[in-house]
Amino acid sequence: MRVLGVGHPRVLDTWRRAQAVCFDVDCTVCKDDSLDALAGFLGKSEEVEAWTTKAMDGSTSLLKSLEERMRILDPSPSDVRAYLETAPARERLCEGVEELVGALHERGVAVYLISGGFREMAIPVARALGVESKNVYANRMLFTSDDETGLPTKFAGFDRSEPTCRQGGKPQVIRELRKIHPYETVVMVGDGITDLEAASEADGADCFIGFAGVVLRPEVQKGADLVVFDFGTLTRELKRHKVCFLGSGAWACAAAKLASENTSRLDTFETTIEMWVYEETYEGRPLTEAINETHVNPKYLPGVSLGGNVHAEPDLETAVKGSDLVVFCVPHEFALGLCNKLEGLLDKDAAVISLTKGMRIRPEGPQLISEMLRKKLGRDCSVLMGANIASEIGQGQLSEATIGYARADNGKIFRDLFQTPSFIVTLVPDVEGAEMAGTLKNIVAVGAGFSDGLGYGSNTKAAIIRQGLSEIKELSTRMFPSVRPETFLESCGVADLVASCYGGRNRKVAETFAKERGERTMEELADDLLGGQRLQGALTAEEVYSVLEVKGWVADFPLFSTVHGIIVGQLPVESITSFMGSG
Ligand SMILES: NC(=O)C1=CN([C@@H]2O[C@H](COP(=O)(O)OP(=O)(O)OC[C@H]3O[C@@H](n4cnc5c(N)ncnc54)[C@H](O)[C@@H]3O)[C@@H](O)[C@H]2O)C=CC1
Ligand SMILES: O=C(CO)COP(=O)(O)O
Repeated sequence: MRVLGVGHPRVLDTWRRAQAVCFDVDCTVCKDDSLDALAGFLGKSEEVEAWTTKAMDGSTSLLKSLEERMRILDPSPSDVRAYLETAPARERLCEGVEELVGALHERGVAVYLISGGFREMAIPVARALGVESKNVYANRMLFTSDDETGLPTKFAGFDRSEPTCRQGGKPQVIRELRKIHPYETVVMVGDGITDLEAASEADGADCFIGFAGVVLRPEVQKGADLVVFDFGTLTRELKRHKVCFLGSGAWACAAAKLASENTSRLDTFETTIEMWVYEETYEGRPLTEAINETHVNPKYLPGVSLGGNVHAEPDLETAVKGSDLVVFCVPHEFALGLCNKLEGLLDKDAAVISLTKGMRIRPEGPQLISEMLRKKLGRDCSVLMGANIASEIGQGQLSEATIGYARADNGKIFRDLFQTPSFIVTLVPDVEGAEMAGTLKNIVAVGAGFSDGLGYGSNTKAAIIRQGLSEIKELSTRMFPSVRPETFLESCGVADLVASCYGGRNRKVAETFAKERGERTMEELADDLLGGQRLQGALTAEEVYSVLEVKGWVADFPLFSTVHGIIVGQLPVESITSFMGSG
């Protein structure tokens, strides 16, 4: 398979899947061309470099250039030895190549050096990189030897049977390698026209990455699938993201189950997920101990296996250490406290995603959880919202979700982390719209629960949902004029509203509240009915009402205001339908 298109994401995908990577040596792995450097050492630079350039830009054949350069150089064995002593291989390496080769070896990728230069110069380079000499393909110098001592004395040409001495040599080496090893994907990295050839012939490399950190050759740039100017770019692409979950409630566990399926399956992630757990005692022992032993959170999501690769950790610092993808999922009343504890702990490259539905109320005005995380932690923060009742997702039922992102690259990484065949994720460039919808629907779900508790039917609930959607959209737009109207048609909008008004904890607790006509508070009922899980809607109704009051908007949001009035006992439960006909 040849991947086309400069910088195409498929090239990087091929790169990540490579089972063997073949590097050119001169001006790729090394900052210089070894024969030019030897020429400099022997004072013959000008003549030799002219022939090097001709070969690299394709204006003469490789064989002819090599013959001419060696004729001019005419090196004795002691010349070669003396040169190698003055130019230790490690000092000739391009920046970042050792780290790259190390990262490839760590992934179990075979690394080869295929050079149009000579083994005498390439072997020390391979040694410096930890590449075995059997993985070096290069030309071989021939020397006449002293009749008496048998020691090499004088240069006598080179071994023309080595494929690398002529055009088409590099693809030939790769073809032979593929006959011996069943590599599915082979990538060639180099700076010259002979490297480019490696990927242009059948059974050669699957993809050619041009390295322009030393020289940028227009012909090579034109033909390359991708051109990079430093090796760090390629090393970063190999990096496996390390995931940490902050929170271990019902949704955190269901979402961790989705993520654990993906981190076990995809090369882009480290398999193990750290999950920070707010430690408590469950049936006489630490909850983390129970989770790590059974892979199930028996208190918050019983009966659902998170996957053996999720490790529960009570210490926050240990849990986040080294993670570059941080999933924030605690009930919103704990968000600020946790965020404060996180300051200074996150990896400098970490990206955060919040699954928390709720907001923070401060004297200077409300703040979304994503904004709080972004500001306090100084990291990009996406949100994942949607019609996602945890227990259903835990059972593997089909669901959709929405990721609102500020940085598209992070949005995509998080989609890869969560999306499964039964959990379909859509990306929207609208963090505020998605998060406001996810937060405010909890108030509407409480209203729907009141309606159910009063014994009202589907038409009444549909009216509550309609009014709820309208108020969600209006308040979101007033608070964040940049929100996109179409966001409310995604899973985070209308779908979450419907799911939460028919299922979910807010509806359930509110139903009992209405049946009992407010005999027990919502908080007391939540404690009785939810087994430690937290109710978000009542607190959010109070928080939103405080915003409406400050802004003088109470009359514009009759459903939100009425739900709050009922919760605090200022209004009878029956007033839940008072918005109807008021428009
Ligand atoms: N459960 C669900 O179906 C869904 C929940 N969400 C949202 O996810 C967020 C998290 O909810 P769940 O995972 O369902 O949690 P939960 O309500 O099931 O569990 C409560 C969690 O709070 C933790 N906790 C208790 N005291 C704490 C403290 N002082 N500091 C930090 N954590 C503490 C408990 O350990 C437990 O993990 C909420 O904002 C919720 O609205 C979103 C979609 C679905
Ligand atoms: O957010 C949810 C579903 O998307 C869960 O809602 P509840 O908190 O009402 O269970």
